[in-house]
Parts: sequence; structure tokens; C-alpha cells
Amino acid sequence: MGARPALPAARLDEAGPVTTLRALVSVRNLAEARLAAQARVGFIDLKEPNDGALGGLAVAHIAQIVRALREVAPGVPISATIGDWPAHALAEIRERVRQVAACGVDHVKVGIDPASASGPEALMALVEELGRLDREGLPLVPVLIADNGVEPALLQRVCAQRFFAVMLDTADKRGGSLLQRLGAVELAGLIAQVRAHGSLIGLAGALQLCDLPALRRLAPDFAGFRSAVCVGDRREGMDARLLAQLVEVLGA
Ligand SMILES: O=C[C@H](O)COP(=O)(O)O
Repeated sequence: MGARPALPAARLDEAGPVTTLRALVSVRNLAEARLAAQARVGFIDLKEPNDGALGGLAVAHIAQIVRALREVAPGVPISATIGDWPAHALAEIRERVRQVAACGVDHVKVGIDPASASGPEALMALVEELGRLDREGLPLVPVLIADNGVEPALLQRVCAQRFFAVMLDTADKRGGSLLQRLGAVELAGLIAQVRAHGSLIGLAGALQLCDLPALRRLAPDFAGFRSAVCVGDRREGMDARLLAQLVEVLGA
């Protein structure tokens, strides 16, 4: 793994998880990125919500937002997605990872979506390729699309790469949040497994403010949000009031 920016993990003590839960907030332009920075979120994530769960912004746009954000919020870690690619599109994924990393982001998010793969072998090949790129120094964060849970063998292969962080997210935002879909017990097991391999764990997937108490108990290292901070659909604009509310509840 290459040199990585420091990120304090959620702390654990004898009494159980302490609620240091950082918010990753997905934004689509500089105006939203500024709102997120002003709200002091833990991570700013660059993404085009019109183009799917991991919709990618144009590379030139990512570079422009990163430059402007570094001026106003130099300390905030920035991630960006490479867009939704089928698992077998390894050449395109490689190229796009390099382009997005070259924009100066701290983390490049790449989806691992069972629905985009012809079978488990294609997913495993993608994971191995991401591991290779990560060891070259490209700061990858794999995002396991977990609408229907996570295959144990796939998670095991992801964990074995020892990425800086691993995220779980959902593709279909209409079927309830990740917490409602998988339940706290299954999520607790997944969190423990990722942590046992030394990676940070982030949860996302249509998470709502009402999920926060359960999320705080689960205490992943960070949690990702878009739907909860938009007035209507996640493809619409971000709302400063909802953003402030989210950060306040997380920090409470
Ligand atoms: O990476 C985090 C996601 O963008 C969260 O989006 P969502 O809350 O709409 O699932």
C-alpha cells in the first residue's frame, strides 16, 4: 500500500464502541463541496448521482473541484469515484483509476458490483487487479455493492488486499437503507471482519437520519451520505440545513 493520509479510526474501549463516526458526503460540484466543507464533514466525496451509485464526474471537473477545495479546506480528505464500470472492464477501470488519482484526490473509490459481473471469477479478478493497483501506490477504496449482502469469499479476497479502507454501499436506493437491508447483526460481522484485516470500514447506502442511533452503535469508521442530505431525491440538490443536522447528530 502507498503512503496514506492519516484518518483516525473509531475508538473502541472496554465499554464498547465510542461514537467517533465521521461523515463522508457525496457532492457533485464545487458549490456542494463548499457546503460540505463548511459543515465540517469528515470526507468530501466527488460523484455524479445522476449516473448511478458510483457515477463519476468528468476528470477535468474533479481536478477543478480538488484545486478549489484544497484552497478553502486544506485538511479535508477528498475521495472520488471512477464511475460505474462492469467488473470485466479492467483496462478501462485501470485507466480511469490513474486519471482520477492524478487529480490529487486522497482516495479513489471503485465499485465491486456482483450485478455487473458474469460470475464470481470476474469479481475476484477485479479485486486482484485493484489490489495490484493499490500496491503500486494508487490510493484505492473498494466499494462492495451490498444490496443483497456480501459473499463471504468475495469479502475475504477484498480483505486480503489490505486496502486502506473498504466501503459497503447499495446500488438501488429505493429499497431501504443498508441497515434496513442487511440488519445490524450482519453488518457488525462484516465490520469486524474488515477491521480484523487492518482496513477501515465505511458504510453507506441510502442511510437516513433515523439510522444514526443504530449506526453509532455499530461504530464503523465512517458513514457515507447523499440521499439524507438532499431535499428530495439524491439526484437533486444538497440542502445545507439537512447537512448541518446530520453533522450535529453525528457529533452529539
Ligand atoms: O458514498 C456514499 C454515497 O454517495 C451515499 O449515497 P446515498 O446516501 O444516496 O446512498
